[in-house]
Amino acid sequence: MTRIVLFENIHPSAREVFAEAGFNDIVAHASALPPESLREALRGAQVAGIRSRTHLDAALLSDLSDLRAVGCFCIGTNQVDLETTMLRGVPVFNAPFSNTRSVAELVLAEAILLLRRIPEKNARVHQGHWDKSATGAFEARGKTLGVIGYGNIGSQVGTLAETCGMRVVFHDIEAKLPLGNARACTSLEALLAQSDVVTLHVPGGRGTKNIMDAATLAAMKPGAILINASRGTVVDIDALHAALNSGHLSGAALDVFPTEPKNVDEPLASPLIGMRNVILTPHIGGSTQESQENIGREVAEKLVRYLRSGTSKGAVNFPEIPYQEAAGSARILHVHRNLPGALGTLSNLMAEHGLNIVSQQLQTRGQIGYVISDVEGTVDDTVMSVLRSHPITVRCDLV
Ligand SMILES: NC(=O)C1=CN([C@@H]2O[C@H](COP(=O)(O)OP(=O)(O)OC[C@H]3O[C@@H](n4cnc5c(N)ncnc54)[C@H](O)[C@@H]3O)[C@@H](O)[C@H]2O)C=CC1
Ligand SMILES: O=C(O)C(=O)COP(=O)(O)O
Repeated sequence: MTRIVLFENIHPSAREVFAEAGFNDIVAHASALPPESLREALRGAQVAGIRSRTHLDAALLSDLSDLRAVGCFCIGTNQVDLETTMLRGVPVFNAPFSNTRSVAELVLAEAILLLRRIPEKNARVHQGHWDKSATGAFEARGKTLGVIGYGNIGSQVGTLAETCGMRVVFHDIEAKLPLGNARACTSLEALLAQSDVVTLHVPGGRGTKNIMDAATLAAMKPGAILINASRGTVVDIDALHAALNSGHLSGAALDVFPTEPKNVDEPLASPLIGMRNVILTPHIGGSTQESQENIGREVAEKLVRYLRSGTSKGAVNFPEIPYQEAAGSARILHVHRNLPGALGTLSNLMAEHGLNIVSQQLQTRGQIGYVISDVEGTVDDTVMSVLRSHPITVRCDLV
């Protein structure tokens, strides 16, 4: 039996895909779990399905010897120690663009709401004040949107913003094809100096920590707006608080935070709470019915294909081997240390145990190599334990 453990309310479409493929040993948790409960919940699991709040770090992974694959039912994979999973022979899959559009729509909406000071006006009307005024309210048309991180989401935001007549500039650490009339900026400073609205769409991690700090916030245009729906670590919240308090920035929208509450009853702790020109949302940029259903299906399908055929296409941390029809009587998935002669060693071991290799695919990435071998012959426990215990082997499975 293959045990699949899902966390964080993953859409039922995932369970449907698993069940259709004959995987019925599924345990689903509605939320993320604290470290000790998480370790307990994953004991004996072959597959872990998580979203952005479940952290799989090296210490936890070292206790999960049965784990064969991880599914991140989201875009970001910074919550998983990708190096450790790779070195343990565990591929990690995600859904790289199933919620892209959902985030982009929210960001554009927030840009327009903040340009019109709607959060503040909405609160005033609820409090009984009919404060009809055009002061500080602007059209999006003709304003400049600065996109930091022009990947799938950033470029989609730019495309949508152009339909409202915004001028789009972007900054990325890689050369990117500008879509529509968007223009690349030579530096982050050049982007900040000209943008009325700045929106962040970079991955989490060390390379993007505090991109927006006191200095870069000060480099933004007076009265500009900041939107962050990427990762909470990208913005220095105290510095943002100061920039809003001083009136240097006119508004902000944050969907992600350096520390996010673990559940519905835990309040967010942030100095931004109560600020009338700040929109705070509970990390729901990618949370729409459409995106969650698509993500559930997409990631579950990748996991099923891997469990069934060994194909690792789409894995973010692993040598990628595309799908190939099975050719022999059995298929062996072998992850090994990427050393000269490893393929020869593996093939010799198989031949010594009477296995005839019908087809073989090898791919390497960094320190590991991955071989899918279709063989004729009987692959019994003895052969498997020889393959598993050989010094070059990282992990070996029969599918
Ligand atoms: N709020 C939410 O619910 C959601 C948040 N996200 C976050 O959005 C992030 C972006 O998603 P995608 O656009 O799909 O990723 P992507 O990988 O397509 O794009 C990220 C872009 O950022 C660029 N980049 C990396 N470091 C940079 C730096 N220091 N400065 C400038 N550019 C840099 C990359 O070159 C790449 O073009 C995800 O990694 C995830 O953290 C994603 C989905 C939902
Ligand atoms: O897709 C992502 O990276 C997100 O941040 C969305 O995360 P979630 O699935 O809502 O926990």
